[in-house]
This record gives sequence, structure tokens and C-alpha cells, in this order.
Amino acid sequence: APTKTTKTKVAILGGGAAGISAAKELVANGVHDFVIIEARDELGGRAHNLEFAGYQIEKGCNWVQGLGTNPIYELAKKWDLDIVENNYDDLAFYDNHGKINGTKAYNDFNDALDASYDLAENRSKTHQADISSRAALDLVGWNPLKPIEQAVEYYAFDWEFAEDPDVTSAFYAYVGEDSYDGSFGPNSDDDKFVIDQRGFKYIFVQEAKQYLKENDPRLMLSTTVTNVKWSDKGVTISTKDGAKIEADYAITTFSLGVLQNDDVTWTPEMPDWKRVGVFGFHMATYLKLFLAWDHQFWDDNQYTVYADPASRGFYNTWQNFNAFFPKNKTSNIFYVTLTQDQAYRIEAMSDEDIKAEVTEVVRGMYGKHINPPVDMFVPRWHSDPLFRGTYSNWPIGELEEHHKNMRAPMGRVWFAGEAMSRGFYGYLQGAWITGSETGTNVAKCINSKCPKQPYYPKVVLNNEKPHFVKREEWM
Ligand SMILES: Cc1cc2nc3c(=O)[nH]c(=O)nc-3n(C[C@H](O)[C@H](O)[C@H](O)COP(=O)(O)OP(=O)(O)OC[C@H]3O[C@@H](n4cnc5c(N)ncnc54)[C@H](O)[C@@H]3O)c2cc1C
Repeated sequence: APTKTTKTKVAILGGGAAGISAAKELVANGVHDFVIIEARDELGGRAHNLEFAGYQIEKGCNWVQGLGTNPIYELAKKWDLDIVENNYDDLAFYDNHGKINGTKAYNDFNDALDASYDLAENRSKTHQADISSRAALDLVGWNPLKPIEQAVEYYAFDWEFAEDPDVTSAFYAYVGEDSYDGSFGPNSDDDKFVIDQRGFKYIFVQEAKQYLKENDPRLMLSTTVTNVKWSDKGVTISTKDGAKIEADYAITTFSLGVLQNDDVTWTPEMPDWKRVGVFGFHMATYLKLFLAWDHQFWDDNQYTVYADPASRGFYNTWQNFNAFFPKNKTSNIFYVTLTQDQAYRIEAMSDEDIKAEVTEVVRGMYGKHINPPVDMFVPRWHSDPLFRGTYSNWPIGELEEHHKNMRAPMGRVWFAGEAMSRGFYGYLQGAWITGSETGTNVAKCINSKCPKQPYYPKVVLNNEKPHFVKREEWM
């Protein structure tokens, strides 16, 4: 069969929050000739709800993080999304023998975390080099040795960043924290939990419906990109079913995990300056292990922290859906989140083994009489070729220049999506804002003149050149 070729001005790669906001901005600037290419059969990307135990649960994003003028909060209000109060301090503590008192450890850690943010802020303002969040916590006197101390640290740190303090940049942990607490004006310092049975993605799908007609041919669902051929003149996209899309410009919104892997290939290969930024950044994994039980045997608190005696982060953070949904409306969903190595381990296990393991943990916490869960769902984001993780985290070692390189255009390919946001990486607002900025920039390329975006062919250290001593010289 002859190859089907579509010609367009702008090919938007990916139909998540970033792709939807990029197209919205193109339309606002008079560019109607675009396509959105999406591998899945629906829009939303990592905003993805599905049925579990009679309920629509969020496999991906679940909180509006930052209120005030946060564009995601504005969309939630605009589309009347069902969101409810969330209180991280509404918390019970357990270990493998039952209930414990973890309040002091929890308060101590929160004080240390605040102090570490102050320290990071001061050091960055005085142009000192970045350090890990672990070093920052050590410097303010936090030294977790007991399981409960490690457990509260995990709850307040890893459960947010999806990686541990040892690999996380202290400066950008502070920037990230500050950006959703403070950047959205008065009263922005809060989160809301989405329980809308139309799904979190509803707000994005509604936005797309404002500019897409019913069965709009510009929306190419169930179309998987395999190769992107790019140059200063244009872009040719190849798909799994053998079609080609020739575009003047492309906007990729693929996750950082996809950019780091070979599920989509680039011709020519990404240049070194781009690859260093892409590979230096981290795609973290935050695995929500959904569990439904025959009755509620856990506390009424919104959250429960489990302190495992042997393994930091092992089935650490539990959330009680009965505390979020209107009374008597859930199917007793009490589920646990695992991150980083704990998540990779779970993803590699069979569902049966996971079920047996989590039942043992819960029996340690609540007693031998607890029955296994009646239902379980294991999202495997890390192994999914369309995502390869859940959201990005700024690691120690990635410099500002590296991150600029990651988001700088490459020929006529522009980069948007969650990870490309300096201030809001990891969050929906990062996806939304980089999408609209990139849409605006590409519209300028088409309508008048392309705005210049900085990048660094070589990232060098200003002060000190690393020098290496040959090992023999020490002998
Ligand atoms: C488990 C989890 C929890 C989260 N919690 C929160 C939260 O509470 N609050 C918050 O603000 N953020 C949260 N996030 C982050 C938030 O979901 C993301 O920042 C945001 O959804 C990313 O949008 P995006 O458009 O940048 O990328 P995506 O949503 O990943 O969009 C990219 C699209 O590209 C498509 N694609 C990939 N490969 C191909 C291919 N080869 N061909 C065609 N299409 C392809 C994908 O299917 C996807 O639809 C969470 C994410 C996850 C996964």
C-alpha cells in the first residue's frame, strides 16, 4: 500500500496537558493548521482515570497542587471539577506490630525540611554550588536513624518528589516547593484532591473541545510515533502503522522518560548538548498500588504512615479514600504509594506476589485476622513505553544550563511538557504552562519571526576546572 502522507504546519506530539494547551495557543494566534498525534485512544496523557472497585480512580495525577492563580486551579474552577480538602497532617502511624506515636518525629522532620529550604535559598542567593537535599538536611541537624524517622522523612519528601533526598537537588527542591506554594499569589499554598467521577482529565478534554470539532481530523488518536526526522527546514514524523506526517514545525510533549529511551528514535540523533540535559534530568516513578478491602479496618485519618523495621519506603504511605469521598460512597479503598527502587521492584513482581506481600504488611499493622484485598490494580508507569516513569525530579548535578539545553528547540522541533518547566517540573501546571509558551513561540515562527531560545553547546564550570591525578602518582 502507498504510504499515507499528511501535510501540516505544526505537528503536536502527544495529547496530554501540554499538547492540549499548545494547540489552544496556536488557535488563539490564528494557526489552525495543526495535528495532535497521540498513541492512546483518548486525550489526557498522565491525567488518566479508570474504573476500580466501582469507582473512577486516577491512575496518574490526583491533586491540584497550588491554588491561587495556578492555571490548573483556574481550569478546575472553570469546569466545576469536584475537588475536596486535603490535610497531610491528618495522619496515623504504624509499624509491623501496630499503632505507634510518630508525631514528634513527624514534626521534627517538617522543621528540618523547612530549615533545609531556608538553607538552600540562602546558599543559592549567595551563588554557592548546589548540594543534595540529603546534605542540606544533614547540615540543619536531621539525622534519621530510627525506622519512624526514616518513615516520616519518606512521607514528607519522597512521597512528593518521588525520589529520595540523596539524589535530589537541594536548590531545586526548594524552587519546586516554593513555586507551587508561593508563585500563584495569595492563598496559593494549598492542595486539593480530585474526586470527580468524570476524571481529572475532564478539564483538559473540555479545553480541547473548544477548538476541536466532533471527529476533527486534526486529532490523530491511536497513532504511535516511531521516528522523528528533523532539520532546520522541517520535520517528518513516521508512525507505527507506516504513515508519514510532514510538518513545518513539531512540538514534542513526550515525557522525559520517552526522550531518554528508544521508543521514539530521532534522525539525526539528538546532539550531545541536548542529550546531556535530557539524560542528566531524572524521570521518577510514583506507583499508586490501588487496593480495595471487604471492610474498613484502618483509622479514619486521611493518611497513614507505615514504618518498616528493615526497609525505608517499604509500603510507607497509605491513603484512605473513605475520608475523601462523601460518606458511604466508596468501596473501602485504602491504598499505598511506592517510589523509586520500591516502585521498580513492585513493577517487576507478579500481581499475585504483590498481593501476598501487601497482605503480610497489613497483617503486621492491623492484625493477623485481616483478609487479603478484594481488588487490586498495579499501574506500571515505569515499564510503559508511552511514559517510562511518572514525573520528573531535579537531581543534584543537573545545572540550569543543562535544563535550558533540554528545553531548547532542536532544528524545527520544539520541546514542551512537564519536565521542561524550570519552576513547575513534576506538576500539571508545568505541562500546561510550557505547552502554551511553546504554542505561542511556534505561532510567532509561523506568523512573524522565531524567538531565540538560549542553549549551551558546551556547559563549563566557571570557577574551578576539575583536574585528575593519575592513580600511579599516589603510589
Ligand atoms: C502517578 C502520577 C501522579 C501524579 N500526581 C500529580 C499530581 O497530583 N498533581 C500534579 O500536578 N501532577 C501530578 N503528576 C504529574 C502530571 O500528571 C504531569 O506533569 C502531566 O500530566 C504531564 O503532562 P504532559 O502533557 O507534559 O505529558 P503527558 O501527559 O505524558 O503527555 C504526553 C503524551 O504523549 C503520548 N505519547 C508518548 N509516546 C508516544 C508515541 N510514541 N506516539 C504518540 N504518542 C505518544 C502519551 O500517551 C501522552 O498522552 C502525576 C503523574 C503521575 C503519573
